[in-house]
Amino acid sequence: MKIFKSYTFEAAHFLPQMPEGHPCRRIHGHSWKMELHFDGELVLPYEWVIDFHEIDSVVDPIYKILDHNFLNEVEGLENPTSEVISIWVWNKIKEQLPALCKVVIYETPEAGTEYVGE
Ligand SMILES: Nc1nc2c(c(=O)[nH]1)N=C([C@H](O)[C@H](O)COP(=O)(O)OP(=O)(O)OP(=O)(O)O)CN2
Ligand SMILES: [Zn+2]
Repeated sequence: MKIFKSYTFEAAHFLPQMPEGHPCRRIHGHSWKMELHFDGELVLPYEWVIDFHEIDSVVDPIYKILDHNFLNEVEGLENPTSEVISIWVWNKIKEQLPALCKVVIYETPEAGTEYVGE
């Protein structure tokens, strides 16, 4: 059984590897969407994979780092592409919630990444 939980956060970034004058080299912001997907058996007697509230309690400190922040100043996000952010989120969550099977980051409604741990 697969379940998911999604979160939105507002954050600014720029991509330091882009050449001078490139729009992504300038500081700009996005309304990011983060989806966390989990794969596991139904746990009895609850008949759920993981309590959504348990997911929230693990995500909360990570969300607080991301939301209304300047991502380039976060340790590990010095080059905050969607790809880097999805790996960063995975590494923060996987140990605490081993059923995590996919992190999806939407940088815009039309563009983003999926990371499945490799
Ligand atoms: N593979 C990636 N490509 C790009 C990333 C990224 O993280 N991974 N990031 C950017 C920029 O951050 C840019 O802000 C996002 O680009 P884009 O999706 O093009 O967003 P726009 O708001 O510029 O959308 P338009 O439809 O082009 O106006 C770039 N590439
Ligand atoms: Zn951007």
